[in-house]
Amino acid sequence: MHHFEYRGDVLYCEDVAIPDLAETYGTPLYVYSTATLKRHYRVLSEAFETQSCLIAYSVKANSNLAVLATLASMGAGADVVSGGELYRALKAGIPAEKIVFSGVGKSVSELNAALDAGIHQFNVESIPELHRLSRLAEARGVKAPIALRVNPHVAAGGHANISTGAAEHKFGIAWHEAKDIYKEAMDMPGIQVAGVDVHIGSQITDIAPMRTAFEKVVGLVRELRDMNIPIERIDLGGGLGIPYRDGDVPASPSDYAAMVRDVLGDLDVQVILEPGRMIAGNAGIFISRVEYIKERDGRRFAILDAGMNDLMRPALYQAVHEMKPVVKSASDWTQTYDLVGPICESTDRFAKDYETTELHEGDLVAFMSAGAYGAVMSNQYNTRPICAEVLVDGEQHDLVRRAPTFEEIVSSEQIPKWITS
Ligand SMILES: Cc1ncc(COP(=O)(O)O)c(C=O)c1O
Ligand SMILES: N[C@@H](CCCC[NH3+])C(=O)O
Repeated sequence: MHHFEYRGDVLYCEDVAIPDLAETYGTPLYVYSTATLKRHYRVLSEAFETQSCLIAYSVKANSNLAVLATLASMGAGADVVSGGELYRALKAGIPAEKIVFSGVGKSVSELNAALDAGIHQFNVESIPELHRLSRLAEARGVKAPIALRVNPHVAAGGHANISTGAAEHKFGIAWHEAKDIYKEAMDMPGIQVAGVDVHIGSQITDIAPMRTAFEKVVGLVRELRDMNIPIERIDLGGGLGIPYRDGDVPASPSDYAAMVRDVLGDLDVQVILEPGRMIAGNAGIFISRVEYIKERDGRRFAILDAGMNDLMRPALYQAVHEMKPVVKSASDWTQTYDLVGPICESTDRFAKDYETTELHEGDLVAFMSAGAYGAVMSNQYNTRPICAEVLVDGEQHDLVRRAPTFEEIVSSEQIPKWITS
C-alpha cells in the first residue's frame, strides 16, 4: 500500500500533485511519501509487537537524512554498513543503542567510530574481523557486543546478484565452523557474545527459504546455549520482497512474523530485523520528462531526461519499474516504447517494448517503487548531477536533497600544476 494515487487524471503523492513538484523542483526527481514510510514501519512493528524486537532499518536502501529522521521519529533503529551510514544514522537522531553494523569489510576507523558511539551490535562476518574488533575494543577498555553472521547455504532473492546466503557468496562465516568460532569468541578480550545473524538475500517474495535459514539458525542457537554460550539475540537481516507490479503478492509482514514466531517456539530472544526495501521501496517514485520520441528501424524510443545514473536497477538487475504517465492521456490508444535515457550506454534503458498510452515530448512519467536502491545508487556518470529528492507529508513538500551544480561537481577535482605551467 502506498500513497501515490490518481486524482482524476493526475498522479498525486499524498495531497500534492506530481506536476506541481516537477514544476517546482525540476526533473528527474525522486519523490517520497511520509505516510507510506510510516505505514510500512507501523505494519512491520505491529506484526512483531508480541515479540521483543528491534527494527533496524537498513540505511543502504534509502539513506536520505529526512527519511532516516522520519523513521527515527517512529522509533526505528538502523542497520548500517559503513562509517558514512553510521554518521548519517546518528545525525538523523537514531540512537546508538539501536544501531547494528553489518558488512564484510569494516575498516579500523569504522569499527572505532562504532565502538566510540556504543552501538547495539556488530555483525561480524569473519575470523580476522573478530580479532580486529577484539583488539580495538580491548584498547578502548570496552566490550563489543557481537553476533556472528552465518552463511546458512540457503540463498534467495529477486535476482542472482542480490542473493547472499550461498557458499559462493562472500558473506558470513562458514556454517560448519560457527560453533568453534563462537567458543573462540567467548574467550576473546573486548568481545561480548550476544547473538547470531543471518541475511540470505533481497526481494524475497516466498517465505520458504527464509524459514529454512531461520530454522537452521534457531537450531544453532539452541546448540550454542547448550554449550553455555549466552545467545540472547537473533538478527534475521532484511530481504522481505515488495510488489513491483500490480498483481505481485509477496509474503506479507504478518506471514513473516507468524513464521518467525512459529520457528522460535519457546526460545526467548530479542529478534532484530533489518528491513530496507520493505520500508522504502514503495514509499518513493522517480519522475522524469520525455525529451524526444524517436522512431527508427521499426522501434519507437521514448528518450527521457533520466538515465541509468539516476536509477540503476534496470541496468544492473534487469528490474522493471512500472511506468505510469503522470497525467493520464485523454485517449486509451496505446503504443510500444523502449524507455531509454540520454547516457551513452546501451544498458541505459528502463524498459524494452513497454506498452503504454501514447507519449509525447514534454510528458511526465513516473517510475513506481523507486524508493529503495534508487537515489542511493545514483551516480554522476556523463557528468549528470545526482538528481534532487523531495519529501511529501500531506500537503507539505520540501527538497531533501538538491542536485549539485556543475561547479560543485568539479569542485573536489584539481588540475596538477605541471599540466598548466
Ligand atoms: C546485511 C543486510 N541487511 C539488510 C539488508 C536489507 O535488505 P532488504 O532491502 O532486502 O530488506 C541487506 C541488503 O540486502 C543486507 O545486506
Ligand atoms: N541494490 C539491490 C539490493 C541489494 C541489497 C543489498 N544488501 C537492489 O536494488 O535490488
